Amino acid sequence: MPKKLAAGNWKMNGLRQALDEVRALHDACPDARCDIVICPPATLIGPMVEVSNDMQIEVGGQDCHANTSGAHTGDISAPMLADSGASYVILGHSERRASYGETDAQVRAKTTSAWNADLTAIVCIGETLEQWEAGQTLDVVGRQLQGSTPDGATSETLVIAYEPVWAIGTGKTPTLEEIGAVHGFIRDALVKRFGEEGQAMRIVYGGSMNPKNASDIAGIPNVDGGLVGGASLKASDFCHIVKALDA
Ligand SMILES: O=C[C@H](O)COP(=O)(O)O
Repeated sequence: MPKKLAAGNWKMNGLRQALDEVRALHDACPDARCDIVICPPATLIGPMVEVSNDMQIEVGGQDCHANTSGAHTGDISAPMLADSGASYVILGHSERRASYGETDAQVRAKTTSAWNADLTAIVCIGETLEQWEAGQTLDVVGRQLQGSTPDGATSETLVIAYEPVWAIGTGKTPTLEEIGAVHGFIRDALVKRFGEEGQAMRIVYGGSMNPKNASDIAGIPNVDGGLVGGASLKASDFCHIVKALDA
């Protein structure tokens, strides 16, 4: 079974003072067995790497450009993330797909760039409320999975995050059975495409995961961790989730 992953996505939250939460997380969960990664805003990546240097906490970006450098004002490349000390990058988050029109092909190109910089890509897929209500979840997830991931993925280089868009930041989640069905579907697709590596690849759930529901979600087959937004901002909440994943 893959080692579980607790990934925190701080989104556009956090000034320098928020680094205290990283120290607090380490103090609260000093012996965590799962992998922990926090993806802060780009401004905090370097400082967070320094703070977490002697902790079992890795740092990730929230996006990268597909190119390594060039005239792309406001963007950050994968080598820049790696140069700042990041080891992961979230790609294709639904907020970027919605706000910037990111396509599967663009996410796939970014993933290749991330791999070239030795970053592990956390590629996000998930259906909208309309698609969920229309019963299109597996079609959408299958299409995004195929389109957003390059060939040659390994369990070291790729993490899939299943995030139903309608569950993000809303306090709503699919039922445990529904999550299990989608994760099982993703596992089958990964094994079909990547063989043994697909079996070892981590599939994490994201969307209103919190200290109350974390244990139940962590116990679902093929749920290998969480991509946590709001509940990753407070060390005490995130530590609860880490402990649920460790149990
Ligand atoms: O990347 C994280 C997800 O968008 C989940 O966010 P949330 O935990 O605030 O619902």
